[in-house]
Formats: sequence, C-alpha cells, structure tokens
Amino acid sequence: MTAHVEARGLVKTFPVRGSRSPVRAVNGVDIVIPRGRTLGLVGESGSGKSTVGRCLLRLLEPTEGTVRHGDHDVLAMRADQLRRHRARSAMVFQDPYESLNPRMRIRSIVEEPLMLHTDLDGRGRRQRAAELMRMVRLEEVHLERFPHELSGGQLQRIGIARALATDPDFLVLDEPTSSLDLSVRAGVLRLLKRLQRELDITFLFISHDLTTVAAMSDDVAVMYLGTVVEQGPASEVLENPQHPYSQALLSAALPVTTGARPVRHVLEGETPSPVDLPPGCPFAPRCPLRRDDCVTGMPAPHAVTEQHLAHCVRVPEGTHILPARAPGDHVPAISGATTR
Ligand SMILES: Nc1ncnc2c1ncn2[C@@H]1O[C@H](COP(=O)(O)OP(=O)(O)OP(=O)(O)O)[C@@H](O)[C@H]1O
Repeated sequence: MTAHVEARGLVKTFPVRGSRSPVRAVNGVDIVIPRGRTLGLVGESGSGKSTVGRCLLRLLEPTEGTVRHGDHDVLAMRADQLRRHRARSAMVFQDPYESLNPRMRIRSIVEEPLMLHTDLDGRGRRQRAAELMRMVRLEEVHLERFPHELSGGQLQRIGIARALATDPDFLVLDEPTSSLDLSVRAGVLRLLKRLQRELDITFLFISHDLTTVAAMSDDVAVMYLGTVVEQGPASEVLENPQHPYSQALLSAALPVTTGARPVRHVLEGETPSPVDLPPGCPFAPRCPLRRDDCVTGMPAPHAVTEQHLAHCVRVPEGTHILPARAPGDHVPAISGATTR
C-alpha cells in the first residue's frame, strides 16, 4: 500500500546544557502509514515516541531525514506553505485539562483553528463548531462552557473536535486516553475509530497501553532508545514479537488472565542515556542474547514476513527467542508497558 505519511532516516537531537553531546531522542527512524490506517507506536517512556509524532507534524524541526504527507515534502515547505499545510494535520494530547486553555470557552477552543487556517466568517465558524460537536457526540450547549465544567471524557472529545476542525487527514494521537477513567476510555476509542472510518483519516497512535494499541492499530512499531527495533502488522508484532526487546516489552504486559502461565522476561540494567548511545544495536547492553557483532553496527532490518521487519542480527538465524524463565522469577519493571 502506498504511504500517506512517511518518514525516512528521521533524527532529532536536543542540545544538553553544559555538554557537547546532544540528546539523540530519535536516531534514524523510518515510518510508513498508508491512508486511513493506524500505526501504533509503542515503547517505554523516553524512547522517543512523542518526538517522532511532533516531527511528523513539524511541530519540532527534525535534525535529519525526510517527512512526506500526501504529495508534500513537509520539511521543504516555507513558512507560508507550512501554515496552509497545518490545516491538514493535528495532534490530540494526553491530558485535555493541560492542553486546552482553561480561560477560553469551549467555543473559542474549537473555533481557534478555523480562525488560524480558514477564511470562514463568524457564521461559518459557528456552523462548523456545531457540526464538530455532533461529530464527537456532545451537545452544542457545551460550546458556551469552560473546560473545568466538563468531565475528562467530554473534554477529550473537545480536544478531538478541535483537532478535526480544519478537516485534517492525519492525526497524531499522543496517549489520547491515558488520563481518562477506565469507564470512559472505550467510548473515546470507539469515537476515534468511527471518525477514522467516516473521514478516512490516517492515525499515528502513541500509547503505553498495549491493549489499547492492539485494539486501535493496523500496524505497530516498537521503539527503543530512539530507534524502531521492530515493525509490522499489529497481529504479527503483538502476538509473535521477534526482536528480543519486543519480546520482553510484550511479556511484561501480558494479561495475567490468559490460560497458560505467562512467560515474563527479565531485563537486567537500566536503559542507557540517549546522550551517550551505545554503539551498534541500542538494545545490546541489556540484551540477554547479545553477541560480539551486535555492537559493531546498527543491525539491518530483517523481513520476517513481507511487511514485518525486525532489526536483530539473530532473527535471520532463528536464534532470537528469549529463554523462558522459571515460574516465580522476578517480574521485570519495564516502565511504560501496561495493560491498564
Ligand atoms: N525538548 C526537549 N529537550 C531535551 N530533551 C528532550 C526534549 N524532548 C524530549 N527530550 C528527550 O528525548 C527523549 C525522548 O523523549 P520523548 O518524549 O519523545 O519519549 P516518549 O517515548 O514519548 O516518552 P513518554 O512516553 O514518557 O512520553 C527523552 O530522553 C527525553 O528526555
């Protein structure tokens, strides 16, 4: 399938005060999302997921690489082209109480992107705001309220309405349900799915919650320390992870209710600092299957199936499966992997 949104060789560094080495938050990421599909981006906290999302929207300026959206080379756009292009994409943030201005009425929050990116007059904006409220299944009367008068679930629907205001065809959803009560999460996820289907929107769906990612995603990419270590169809990556890091991440998040006793893989040590990246495979220092050639260069992607890539030198040889641990072994604390 042809890409609707695509990044190649994406790198983003941030300067560190008092150090000559920058943080390499994203270190050479390739991503492809076909039109109307969802790529789930998973990985522990600090692995670079949000930075990738912001670079795709050019809310952050990538240090290296290319980003394409539709027919456009996003990074080549001048300021005026970029301003027009911004109407075609948007971001939904984790916490709507933080991301939406508490001093603005909901109407102003929803209509602001229309002011910035369209020529609609006051009447046109009011009509669009009313339409957006219907799309996110909220009553119009909420437009006259302030954020603190709405529940978390209602407010995230406002965040979605605002993101959809200019009729974008690409959304970055950065943990869109993590701050919500369990009881309202499913409703917001169903809403997102319906809107995606009806409006043919492409999603990058960032989440710690692997259950949610499984429910939402067509494809999944697993990030570790600024790189994608594995990506492919969601069912293959989540049910049959190949990269040792993906195996550990997913095993830490196995639902405890499944029949067989889940095998959980222990990872020793801490994730290295993105200021001082290890040579070769970023996971090598913690990988139980590490060998000498893991540190000599970044492993080339190996095609497990046509669409399923794993960046591990052992995968082509079939020696990449982590050994099972004895029952009662310590359960690893891989931050960010949950089944909440
Ligand atoms: N503006 C910034 N300045 C300096 N370092 C940054 C900045 N933004 C992100 N980083 C660093 O880049 C790395 C990746 O961060 P990022 O937020 O993209 O990860 P993440 O996977 O989205 O994490 P989380 O799940 O906690 O949001 C981290 O080490 C983070 O500290």
